[in-house]
Amino acid sequence: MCVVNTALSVMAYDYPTEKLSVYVSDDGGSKLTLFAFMEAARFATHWLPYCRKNNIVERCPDAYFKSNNSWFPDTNRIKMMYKNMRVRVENVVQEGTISRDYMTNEGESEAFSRWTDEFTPQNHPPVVQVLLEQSKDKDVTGHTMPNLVYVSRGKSMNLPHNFKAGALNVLLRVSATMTNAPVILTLDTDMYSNDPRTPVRVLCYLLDPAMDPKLGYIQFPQIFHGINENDIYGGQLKLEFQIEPSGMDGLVGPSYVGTGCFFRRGVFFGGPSETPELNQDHLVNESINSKEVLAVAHHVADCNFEKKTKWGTEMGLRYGSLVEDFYTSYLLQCKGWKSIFCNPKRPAFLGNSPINLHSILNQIMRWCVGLLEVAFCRYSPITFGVKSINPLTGLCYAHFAFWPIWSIPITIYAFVPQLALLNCASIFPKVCPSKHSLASQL
Ligand SMILES: O=c1ccn([C@@H]2O[C@H](COP(=O)(O)OP(=O)(O)O[C@H]3O[C@H](CO)[C@@H](O)[C@H](O)[C@H]3O)[C@@H](O)[C@H]2O)c(=O)[nH]1
Ligand SMILES: [Mn+2]
Repeated sequence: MCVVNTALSVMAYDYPTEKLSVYVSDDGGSKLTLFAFMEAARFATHWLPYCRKNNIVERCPDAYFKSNNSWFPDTNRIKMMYKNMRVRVENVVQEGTISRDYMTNEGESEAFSRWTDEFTPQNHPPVVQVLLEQSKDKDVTGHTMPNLVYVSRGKSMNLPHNFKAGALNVLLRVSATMTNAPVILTLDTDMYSNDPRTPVRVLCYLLDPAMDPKLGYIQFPQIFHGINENDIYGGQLKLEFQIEPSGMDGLVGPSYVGTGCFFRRGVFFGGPSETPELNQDHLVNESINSKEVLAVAHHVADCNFEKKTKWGTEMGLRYGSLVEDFYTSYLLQCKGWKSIFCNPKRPAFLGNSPINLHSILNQIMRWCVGLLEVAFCRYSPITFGVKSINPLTGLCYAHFAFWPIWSIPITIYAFVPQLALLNCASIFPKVCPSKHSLASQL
């Protein structure tokens, strides 16, 4: 349900719906996720007009119903619908399969028929399913709905899937073939939009004629909710996600942190592409549910598509590091792209952070491996970055990339004093009067 809330919160953006498309990546390749989104698409036809009519600010349904918000005549009805949707999704997840009673039309059962016996999360053909289409689907008041597209990229055991970077690159390509909007927001499943006016705020930067044309992306901070009361594991990560990006904003801009970031599409698509549908000026005139458009979308979502292309090296999110966000933005800035850190009073996005020791250690370990991959690659910030961006930004990136090395002195410091105490040895030099006076003189 978390991912459904993420999608609903951005579908309900205070922005013309005919210009909004939401692409959901299901890297687990589960038909249960597709089912949840079919339910979400139906619920959205009630939720969007409700938010618009009552000027709701909290547009993530779960957060809205949890907070004691103002009451409107149709609040109870919508709340009931949300609960029903939740129960249906939870039932299906518990049963692990979707029985016929849950399918409302032929189109739906046809979509699920793609999950054949050979279909496994690690090995399956791509699935692109249009759940809502602007030109056809209307909400209950007759207003256009935004596009909602489910994407599960093709996977093969014999080919590298490149983790999140690979998943995002498929979304970049599928969206290019279907709608090709010039501005893209990437949002993780564990976050949701907390402010419906965010796209307008972003456009103020992107459309400002005085703005540097090399402005590539606008990053919002990751702000977490639901952290343990005393935040014993420092899960807010204020330094990494709020303070340090503000500092980098004074140079050429902050790094990308994987979520809550609006990009110019051009940043990811280098020069002209061999696939005409992936060019920046490609205009989609047909229905996104037409056979031709879907065929191209499936083609670019296939696991073989990237072979012998520049995806992951010069196009899209860059491969080679587990922190694809950090690595990609670093290389983009080396190419001259600039960024902006936008930290409004009301957080634009809210998210979850790990709250138990096991998942925190797992996350930190992944980050450390990813950062060291950048620190010791041929484009290391300390050698390549300081020359390519500017010395200060290069040092900022180096500061992050070499951050895992701190674990060595910290571990030593955690043990040496105790060992010294047990062995009655002194770890600090004895104070020698002559040196002491010298030091005080200095
Ligand atoms: O093979 C993968 C792995 C992850 N994801 C998605 O990546 C997102 C982030 O994953 P999560 O498990 O939440 O990782 P975190 O440790 O919380 O991620 C932080 O660190 C990552 C690496 O730097 C960034 O990409 C994230 O945005 C940032 O929140 C989720 O939406 C996942 O669905 C994939 O699609 N495919
Ligand atoms: Mn996360």
